[in-house]
Amino acid sequence: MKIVDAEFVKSAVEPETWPPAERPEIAFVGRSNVGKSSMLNRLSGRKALARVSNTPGRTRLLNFFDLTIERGASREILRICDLPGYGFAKVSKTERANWSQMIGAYLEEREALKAVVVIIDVRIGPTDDDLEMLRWLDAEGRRSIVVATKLDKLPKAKRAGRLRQIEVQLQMTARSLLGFSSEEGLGRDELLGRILEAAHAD
Ligand SMILES: Nc1nc2c(ncn2[C@@H]2O[C@H](COP(=O)(O)OP(=O)(O)OP(=O)(O)O)[C@@H](O)[C@H]2O)c(=O)[nH]1
Ligand SMILES: [Mg+2]
Repeated sequence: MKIVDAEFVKSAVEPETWPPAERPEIAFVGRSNVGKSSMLNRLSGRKALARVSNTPGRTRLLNFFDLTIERGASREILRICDLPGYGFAKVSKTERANWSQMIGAYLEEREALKAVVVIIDVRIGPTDDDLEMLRWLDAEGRRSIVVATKLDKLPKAKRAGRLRQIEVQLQMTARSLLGFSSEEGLGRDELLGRILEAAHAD
């Protein structure tokens, strides 16, 4: 299983400007700075793919990417939506409200959306915003894939225990929480597997 092509599709806000819902889509959400773009880059094997979304002015938008995945003799294209990060303290109330409206509309309405990858920092654990997002996704009937990233920042001996601790906080089973590191590439194949599984579920 490998990603043979990765490309930026477009940035958008208003539903009328979203790209057509023509293929299974997976969204990435999480706190600002948690490592969403880095995860997308690591997943795609393209160091600067998501840098597009880091240029000023684009960070408040929905950023769409297409990944071409090869499995044996077959190829398929998945669309990823990198959402702007939440919980950024310096953001004004108005900006926060705009964010909620944009993200809410996308997560509620997007027909092609198959799953939401909720990214948390393994050192910090789930924040109130993360918990609120997870509860909201559940209530909306959206499938979530929870990933704890920056695993490389913990000593190897502490990683498994810390992941289990977070699972308990999230009331999840062992299979549910994925450990990840964009720095070391840990968890990449598992995450890709989960994303593909979700893309084909109904
Ligand atoms: N050590 C380590 N650093 C990471 C990892 N993932 C991201 N970082 C660092 O964390 C910082 C933020 O990463 P981004 O990928 O830009 O985070 P983001 O969630 O896309 O941020 P916003 O777009 O602002 O919401 C950068 O300095 C990254 O190098 C990781 O797995 N390990
Ligand atoms: Mg980003």
